[in-house]
Amino acid sequence: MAKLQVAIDLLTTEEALALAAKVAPYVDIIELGTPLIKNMGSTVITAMKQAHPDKLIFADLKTADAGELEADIAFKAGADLVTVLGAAGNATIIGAVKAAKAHGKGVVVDTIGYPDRVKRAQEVIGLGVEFVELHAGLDEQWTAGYSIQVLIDEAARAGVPVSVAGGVNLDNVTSVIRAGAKVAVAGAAIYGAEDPAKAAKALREAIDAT
Ligand SMILES: O=C([C@H](O)CO)[C@H](O)[C@H](O)COP(=O)(O)O
Repeated sequence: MAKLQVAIDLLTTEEALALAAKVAPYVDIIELGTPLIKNMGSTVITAMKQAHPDKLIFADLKTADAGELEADIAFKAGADLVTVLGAAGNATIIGAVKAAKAHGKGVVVDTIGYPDRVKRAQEVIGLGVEFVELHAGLDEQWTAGYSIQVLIDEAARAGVPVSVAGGVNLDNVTSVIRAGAKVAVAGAAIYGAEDPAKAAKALREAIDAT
């Protein structure tokens, strides 16, 4: 069964906990967005894991260097999964995987900004990562002509375990899952909704029905 990951791109621990409390019944993975972690530090990871010990806590570190060191900080704080940039060198990914193995946790490679996301996904999966995120970040989404269809097409041809992030919503989540994504990541579609719980529930039901 495919998983639903809520990406919390809010800026304070208080706001993040309030959102997570509303949507937790419908999601498998709670992602602490990069801006949130930069604003609050690793304390937000600890607070979220304490509040939701039954959920996978995903620290979107987007590590570019010092993979083992940065991953270790997040795992010690309570993260279950951390991200390393696909644009980073293999040594950085391997370092983060080493930390993950030491803690019994996992690494996700984020292909944001990488020219050929599928090629990089196929390269890094052999390094011991859990899955690869085919990701169009917020700036790419706000670029004229952007369509999530490019990620859906990439997921269909990746041939390795992937998640999709970059404007997932109720209109496209079925296509995302049908393309083979094992995780659908939804940020604005949930935290930007008038009723986040209702939005998360609808996404959950759409995934489960696919
Ligand atoms: O990872 C993200 C971005 O880089 C900012 O941290 C987003 O959480 C990710 O793109 C998912 O959010 P939506 O595109 O709003 O669904």
